[in-house]
Amino acid sequence: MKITILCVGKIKEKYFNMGIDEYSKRLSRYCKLEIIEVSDEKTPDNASMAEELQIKKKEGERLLKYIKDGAYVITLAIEGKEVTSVELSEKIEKLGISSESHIIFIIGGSLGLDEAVLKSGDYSLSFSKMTFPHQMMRMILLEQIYRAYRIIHNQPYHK
Ligand SMILES: C[S@@+](CC[C@H](N)C(=O)[O-])C[C@H]1O[C@@H](n2cnc3c(N)ncnc32)[C@H](O)[C@@H]1O
Repeated sequence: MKITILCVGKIKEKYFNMGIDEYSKRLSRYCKLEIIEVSDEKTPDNASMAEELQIKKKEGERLLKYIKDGAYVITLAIEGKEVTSVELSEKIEKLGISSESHIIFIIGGSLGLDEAVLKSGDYSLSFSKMTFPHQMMRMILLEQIYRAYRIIHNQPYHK
């Protein structure tokens, strides 16, 4: 199975990069992992609602270019569906068995995902009602995908 993490902006913090590299390395035995970063827009502190929508639209247009036909698209959004780690593993396993052998997870930038990106998804996943920074979200998502594969393969890790 191929897994693409499509996200906005670069990881600036060294400690997030270390976590991301570690889980990417661990995942390499279970799937073909690809991380695609599109550039983010600068958000002025006093940006108006209209400016913020414009920023999300521009970032969204960049993300949409990487959505491939035939891939199953999961957007990450606070208002998405909350699932357990086991349920996520079942979803990934089911998609792997069916013809959907490519999953694209999309993480938004600091203002979130544009409506057009949210609409393009097959499923919207929430990690709780709390807001996480997008850099941290990338690391958490990779850990949860790794956890899912350990569950799928009946290997110790998930308690
Ligand atoms: C800083 S958050 C954006 C916050 C923005 N106000 C919003 O509501 O989307 C950056 C990105 O991280 C992801 N994210 C943050 N918290 C999340 C959560 N609890 N569940 C799922 N995704 C989350 C989303 O993809 C979001 O677009």
